[in-house]
Amino acid sequence: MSTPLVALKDVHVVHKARSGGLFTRDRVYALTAADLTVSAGETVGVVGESGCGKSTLARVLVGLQKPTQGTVAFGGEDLWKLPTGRRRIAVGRQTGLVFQDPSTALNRRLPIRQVLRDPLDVHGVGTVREREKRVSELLDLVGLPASVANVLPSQVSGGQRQRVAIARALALGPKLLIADEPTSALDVSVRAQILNLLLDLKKQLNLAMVFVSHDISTVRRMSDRVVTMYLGRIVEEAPALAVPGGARHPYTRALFSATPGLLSPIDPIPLVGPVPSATRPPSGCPFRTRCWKATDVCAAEMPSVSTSDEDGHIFRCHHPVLNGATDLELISQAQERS
Ligand SMILES: Nc1ncnc2c1ncn2[C@@H]1O[C@H](COP(=O)(O)OP(=O)(O)OP(=O)(O)O)[C@@H](O)[C@H]1O
Repeated sequence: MSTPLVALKDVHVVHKARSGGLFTRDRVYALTAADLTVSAGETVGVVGESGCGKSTLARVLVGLQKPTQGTVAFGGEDLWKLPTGRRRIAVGRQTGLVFQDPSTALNRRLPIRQVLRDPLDVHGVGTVREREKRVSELLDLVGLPASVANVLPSQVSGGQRQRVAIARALALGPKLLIADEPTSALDVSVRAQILNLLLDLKKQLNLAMVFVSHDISTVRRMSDRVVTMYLGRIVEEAPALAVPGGARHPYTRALFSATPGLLSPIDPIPLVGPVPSATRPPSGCPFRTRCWKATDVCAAEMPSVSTSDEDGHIFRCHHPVLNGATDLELISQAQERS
């Protein structure tokens, strides 16, 4: 098997909590014991409710967030053991990051030509002439006319700005693109165009992609594998085609059951109660306080990793959902108790 582009092993990210702008004694468990690999050409989708650690995971994958514990390996090399300069070069050349809002991600005072040249200048790529040529190639790659090079990011539409942000992320020819909510700040009318562009680029450049979004049906459409996060933990990792019907973790089931527009909808499973605080995650399985299947063992210990028949399908649950089961009675009992 070839070495993955990036591999996380037992990665934890713990922040100091803040209140009214000041640090408190509490700790925020943003990411806990994350294991994940991303290989060449594959797209890994990340889903979960707000605050479950999706962006933290994305930031760890592009070396923007140092783990409190655990290792992040790029092509087998431990990223955080590299000297700062080499780490920046490794991250800059191997990964590209596309954020939610291109208006804030791009320097507004620079013409688009310079926005795209910036990473090439910083990394000292080629001659000035070659950099100019690369700028033209990048505009072409993302479907923008050459004339756009001379205007400011604020002078193009939101969809075009996101195309510029994607071009910038691809400037150094990375193998891995991290797209963190890449369409949520865009008009509905241009979202599909940006998603199609990402799919085309993935094919054309054999890019690996990590696609983070609240829009679960889009994640499923874009991805080969779907990672479900809950309270900082990866609770399930499944082939996209197995989700939602073959999902084994109750949380993945519940999350997808609330999603309109899926090809094979499943029975609705309401998520009861709020997500617990990331400063005081429940003992054992983090989802147990909202799970209709929870028993004493769920409070006592974090489930270890189980594998399903499906290739690469893993989950952490003491009472996984069986294929085809709906648990409707248990769900309605849990609702009555809450
Ligand atoms: N710098 C920080 N300091 C303190 N807490 C943080 C920091 N960054 C993130 N957090 C907390 O870590 C947890 C995970 O945050 P993260 O942004 O990764 O979640 P998310 O799933 O991306 O959320 P959303 O979907 O709303 O963007 C949250 O509880 C968040 O408040």
